[in-house]
Amino acid sequence: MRNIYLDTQELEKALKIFQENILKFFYKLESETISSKDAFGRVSRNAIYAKYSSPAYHSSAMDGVMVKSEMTKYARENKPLFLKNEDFIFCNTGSALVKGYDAVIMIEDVKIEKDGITIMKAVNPWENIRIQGEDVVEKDLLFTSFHKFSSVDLSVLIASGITEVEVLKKVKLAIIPSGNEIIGEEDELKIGKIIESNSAMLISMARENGIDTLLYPIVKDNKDDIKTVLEKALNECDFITLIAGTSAGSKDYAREVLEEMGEVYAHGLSIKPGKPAILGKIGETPFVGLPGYPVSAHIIFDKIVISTILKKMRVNIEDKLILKAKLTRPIISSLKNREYIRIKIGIVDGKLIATPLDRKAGSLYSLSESDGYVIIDRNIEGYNRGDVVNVSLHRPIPKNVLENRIVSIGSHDIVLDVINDLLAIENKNTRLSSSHVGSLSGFKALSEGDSLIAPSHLLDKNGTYNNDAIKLFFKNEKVGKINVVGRRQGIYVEKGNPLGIKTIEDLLDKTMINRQRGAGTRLLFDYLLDKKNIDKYKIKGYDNEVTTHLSAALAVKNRDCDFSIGVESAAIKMDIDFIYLKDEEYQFIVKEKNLKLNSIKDIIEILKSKKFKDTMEKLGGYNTDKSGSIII
Ligand SMILES: Nc1nc2c(c(=O)[nH]1)N[C@H]1C(S)=C(S)[C@@H](COP(=O)(O)OP(=O)(O)OC[C@H]3O[C@@H](n4cnc5c(N)ncnc54)[C@H](O)[C@@H]3O)O[C@H]1N2
Ligand code: MOO
Repeated sequence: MRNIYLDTQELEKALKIFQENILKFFYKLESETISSKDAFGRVSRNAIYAKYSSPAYHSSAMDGVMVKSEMTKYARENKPLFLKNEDFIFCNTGSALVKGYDAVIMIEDVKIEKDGITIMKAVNPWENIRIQGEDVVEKDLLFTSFHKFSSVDLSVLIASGITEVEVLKKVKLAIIPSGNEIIGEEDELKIGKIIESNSAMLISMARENGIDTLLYPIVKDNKDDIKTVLEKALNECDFITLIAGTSAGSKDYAREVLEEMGEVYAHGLSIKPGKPAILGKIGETPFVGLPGYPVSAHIIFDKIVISTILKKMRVNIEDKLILKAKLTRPIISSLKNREYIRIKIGIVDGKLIATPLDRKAGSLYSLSESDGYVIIDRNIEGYNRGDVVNVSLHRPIPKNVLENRIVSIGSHDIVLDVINDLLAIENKNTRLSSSHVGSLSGFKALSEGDSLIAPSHLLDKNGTYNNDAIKLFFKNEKVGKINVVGRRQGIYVEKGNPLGIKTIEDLLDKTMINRQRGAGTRLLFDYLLDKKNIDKYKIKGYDNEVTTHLSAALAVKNRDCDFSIGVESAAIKMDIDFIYLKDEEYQFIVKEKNLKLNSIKDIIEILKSKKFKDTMEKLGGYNTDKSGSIII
């Protein structure tokens, strides 16, 4: 039977109903006693009081001599005072103060003589002494009940004589992956199969929050099998999550099984990704059905599973840091759901900018690349380009990471990955953060202050590169060009070229996949077609687009089309054939004032290095003679 969706509910409302129905889970507070050394991240059950004072006795705070301060009171710069051997005691930092002595003179302020020492100034009582209990006094309250121990706290415990602590037992969380198509990472990947990858992410998210997990084997889409594993998990765990099978497919059984074994409190939340989540309980054990798509699973796990478990552990859920940044692209959102849009942050000309990434719930890599989310609430239609939005960060971004991140918007080439890898190998902080929109849109972004560099390869009327576009986009501002590589552009065809394509004319009755509008490769192709008076719209698939050379080459390899266009290196990488059309220059366009930035200098250094030239040569199809030279 297919699930018919319940009306979706707001996340906060559903979470509230869920939590009100699992009070037994919240109130069951089991504890255990562990060594203080192992208490990092654990939560105290009761208040903890110091057993010893720290320091436990008066002690010297410096290396020097212990004295009776009274005896030193007449010492002056111009009237040094001599102390006999029996009037002082040499001591080290931490030495216990000997009865009768009340101050320490630092060794560098003492002149050692034959039968004693000379001092040049008086010391006050208790000077350079750490007084007993200065840090902690015996019986002081060190930590309240339900305190989460930090690394420093462990030293406080141990220094105060507390060798063992009573802490809350960790919650044991069951993670059950499900789905007939799901295979283990060791299994062979065939069409129709998906590698089980969600649990690795969920287990470490749990671990980061002090939650223990038990991972169960992948269960098939079969009610009896699901019930069997749930029974097992009920005996072994405190909280159960089942991955996938939450939506409306004919094999989505999570809801049905939960209805038969326990209670459903919510099915369907008004958020995206994460909509089909299921909240309920079996017996007294909370149950959450996580949608199978990785980004959806991530959001529901974070917002519902972890937040509920932390509430039981009495740990405050830290609010995410918010950065205000300017949107580089518009975002349109449906009024039905609250949307979580992944964002990459950058700095251009001192301003924070937010670039929206792929929105699909299955795009796991874009989640890993993102710095945070822009949350678009229900009843907001979205935001315009240039709007300042709140980006809720997954984790704080170090300032130097942000400052050394070069926002690059423009044409794509494998060389961008090579540069990034070499920057990492050379231990530079600089990194390229690239969006691939094609050369023309790259120019637009650079001119509007959305990026620091624009990788581009636009052929000029007179055969040079990028100068016409510079004139068009930068009337009042000086820009420079950094030569990156020379490339060979051509036609991608299946290995062995079974259709016997040799020239542009041969393409007329073939099907293609094109590069996106504004991509230099596409403009070059248009130019070559024009020169031969070929009507581009006669080529089947001319309007089907991909955004990178590698995706174009992959489309040919997978036989999604007869041919595509792009640079030779991608054809070599994908092991398909390549028919040469034209050489071209791939350059980084940079505003002249930014050429002096350290991050840009790092890039130029990499481009000029032997390692870079060697790497590009190995890839094939590139010319690095001019790499790293600047044209202004
Ligand atoms: N007719 C409708 N179809 C769908 C709806 C809907 O409202 N009506 N909702 C969509 C939304 S939104 C989501 S999110 C997904 C959630 O689906 P399920 O929870 O039922 O999960 P599956 O369909 O089984 O899987 C989705 C996707 O994720 C992959 N997957 C599953 N488990 C794992 C894992 N452990 N590791 C990696 N990848 C996993 C799975 O193979 C699928 O590709 O439903 C939409 N459909
Ligand atoms: O709600 Mo689903 O999680 O958008 O893809």
